[in-house]
Amino acid sequence: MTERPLQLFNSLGRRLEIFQPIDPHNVRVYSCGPTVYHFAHIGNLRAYVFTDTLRRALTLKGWNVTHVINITDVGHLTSDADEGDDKMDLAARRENKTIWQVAAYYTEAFFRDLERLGILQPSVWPRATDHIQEMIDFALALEAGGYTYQLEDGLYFDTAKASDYGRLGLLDLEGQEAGKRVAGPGGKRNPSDFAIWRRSPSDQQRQMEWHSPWGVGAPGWHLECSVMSFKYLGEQFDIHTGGIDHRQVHHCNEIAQNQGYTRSERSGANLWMHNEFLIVRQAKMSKSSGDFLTLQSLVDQGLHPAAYRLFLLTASYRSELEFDWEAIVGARTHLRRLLRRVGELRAEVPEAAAIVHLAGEHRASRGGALTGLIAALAEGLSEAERSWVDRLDEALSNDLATPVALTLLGELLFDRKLRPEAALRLAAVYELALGLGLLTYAPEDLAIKPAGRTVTEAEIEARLAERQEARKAKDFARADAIRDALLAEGVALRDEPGGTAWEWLPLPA
Ligand SMILES: Nc1ncnc2c1ncn2[C@@H]1O[C@H](COP(=O)(O)OP(=O)(O)OP(=O)(O)O)[C@@H](O)[C@H]1O
Ligand SMILES: [Zn+2]
Repeated sequence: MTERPLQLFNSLGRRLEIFQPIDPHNVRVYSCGPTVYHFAHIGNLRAYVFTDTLRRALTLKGWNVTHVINITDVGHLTSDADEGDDKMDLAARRENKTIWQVAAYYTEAFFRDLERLGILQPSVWPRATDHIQEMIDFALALEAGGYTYQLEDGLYFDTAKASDYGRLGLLDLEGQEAGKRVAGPGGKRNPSDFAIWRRSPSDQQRQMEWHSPWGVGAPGWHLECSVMSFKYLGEQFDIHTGGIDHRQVHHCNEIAQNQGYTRSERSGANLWMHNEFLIVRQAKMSKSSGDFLTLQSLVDQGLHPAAYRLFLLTASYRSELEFDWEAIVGARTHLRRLLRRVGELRAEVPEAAAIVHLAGEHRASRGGALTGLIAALAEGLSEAERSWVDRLDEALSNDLATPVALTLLGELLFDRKLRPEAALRLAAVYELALGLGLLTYAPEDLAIKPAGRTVTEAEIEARLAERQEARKAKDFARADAIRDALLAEGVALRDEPGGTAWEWLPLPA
């Protein structure tokens, strides 16, 4: 959009840095993907709204982006630190299916969630199980470099061999740092050592296992991300993303492997970026705990995915965000207001159809720079009108400040001094950054009837008419009683100038 530098927060060093891609024309981004043993919860989805925002910002700033999100269908144990069972194995037992069926089912469900959230397709979706041979080759290279040792149950990475192990996580590796070796569980040389290959127990056959120089077994989880990121993006790429939990273990381990493989100090990615957690009642939302909300459970409560996306964008990706039904209903009201205004503009502006059509072209760009599209959308805007594009750029360039971008969008849409055509063109540019569906949805699309409600719309309308009668007759007690009864059934009334509007409210158990 402009020459303004893009500042991003690098977890490696914990500071804002001016982003400069290795290849000036193409930014390479790897995002740790979902472990497909269950539906993604809305906390997991925060991680992908964040990577989508990053990718949109990069393309708006004029770069092409190659974005890789992997699918973890093997190797992720119930504890990130290599203990417990494979999450996929457990799920197959829970659901009485094969691991392959579980993986296929939840991968599809994940794709559907991303689509509903307006998250753009990455360039590649590699699956861990399609890269077993490459993982074995990578592990052989680590072994040849002297970074590994074998135990009864598999091949381990010796973290004492990586010169700065744990720097990303600011880990305090007492004992190891002092040069003393502290044995880890199961005979590990150091507590932070991790499995590269887990040998199957001799008396068990696993559903997913492969032959390797270290016996029949399965790769460790950390190995897959090193292998797939290098394969698709090269041995030094630009940005690696994941949730904040990955900063302590998974990404430290990836870095150690990358350094071992390349026999260098390079971590593999120039920037390591992490989104903070979505929390519920002060705890991280967690799939493993079994008690979590999915995108579908929000829809079942009548909340549109775009309202959830807007809720996420009201916070910086680096702030912890507390899930709250009221806040999401608030986000829906916010989005409805924006959609109404965009609807008015579309009705007013003769060129609206052409502008909307043009804005839709970004979908075909597959990660290509959006410079040309922004120029086309901003065609005919005065300098003052264009300044709104510059303000968006300023917000995004400041470590993806989506809350600021949202505020600006609200201001410009309701700025009565702006020509309607200019406002619509600018809304289309903001949509490229925010992905809220501003030009796709109508306000009515946000009115989703929650699952399991028996009251019909006709009944609600009848009760509204009754309430209207009561008010005319100055029977306010009766009018209030009707309103309260509706509220108890999850129907909220809003008295507006043209009459009374109503909306579904969530009624979570
Ligand atoms: N509560 C959360 N808020 C934001 N991001 C999260 C949250 N929980 C997990 N993530 C991120 O979601 C992404 C996908 O994670 P993954 O599918 O591996 O989940 P998981 O670790 O198996 O699930 P969980 O930790 O919930 O049991 C990762 O980048 C992870 O860091
Ligand atoms: Zn990963």
